[in-house]
Amino acid sequence: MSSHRYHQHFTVSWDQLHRDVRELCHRLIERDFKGIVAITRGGLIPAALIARELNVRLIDTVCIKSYDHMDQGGLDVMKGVDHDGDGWLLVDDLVDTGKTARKVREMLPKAHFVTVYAKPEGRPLVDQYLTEVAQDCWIQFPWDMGIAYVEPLVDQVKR
Ligand SMILES: O=P(O)(O)OC[C@H]1O[C@H](OP(=O)(O)OP(=O)(O)O)[C@H](O)[C@@H]1O
Ligand code: HPA
Ligand SMILES: [Mg+2]
Repeated sequence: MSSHRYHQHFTVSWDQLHRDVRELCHRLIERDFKGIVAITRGGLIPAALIARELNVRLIDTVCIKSYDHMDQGGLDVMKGVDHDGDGWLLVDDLVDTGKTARKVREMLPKAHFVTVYAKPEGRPLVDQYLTEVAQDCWIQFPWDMGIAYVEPLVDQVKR
């Protein structure tokens, strides 16, 4: 699968991400978790923010890689966990095709799986998510961006 499948961009600022994660936490507050398993690397920042809101101190990782920028390759699991996820909150930044989620679900079938963003193909694999995003939309996360100079419009258009 490649970058050809993406025709739109959805840019998420740090501020937006923080507000979205806090909103997701409102929907998790009634539950008690033994700990959080973050799916690296994208799940690490949401997991840290959720841990702060829900006062969770025990945090583990499943280390897995699927994409090189927009190009999806084979799944490479570098680290798992030694339990089935019972009582644990499993966190990733997003679910896209669901390939990563399917693999991690096999590893932790009893975990409560949440993502901040979800695309239609992957959505059925998670228990909860905050915002749905179109399948052909690439979510641009704040950790992949920087602040850059933008030329005045007259120079862009008239030069
Ligand atoms: O539903 P899928 O099509 O499997 O895509 C979703 C996964 O892809 C991204 O991770 P990536 O493999 O790019 O690694 P990263 O988290 O280290 O950026 C993202 O963080 C999800 O984990
Ligand atoms: O839309 C996306 N944005 C960032 N990383 C991703 N990994 C899979 N899909 C995406
Ligand atoms: Mg990831």
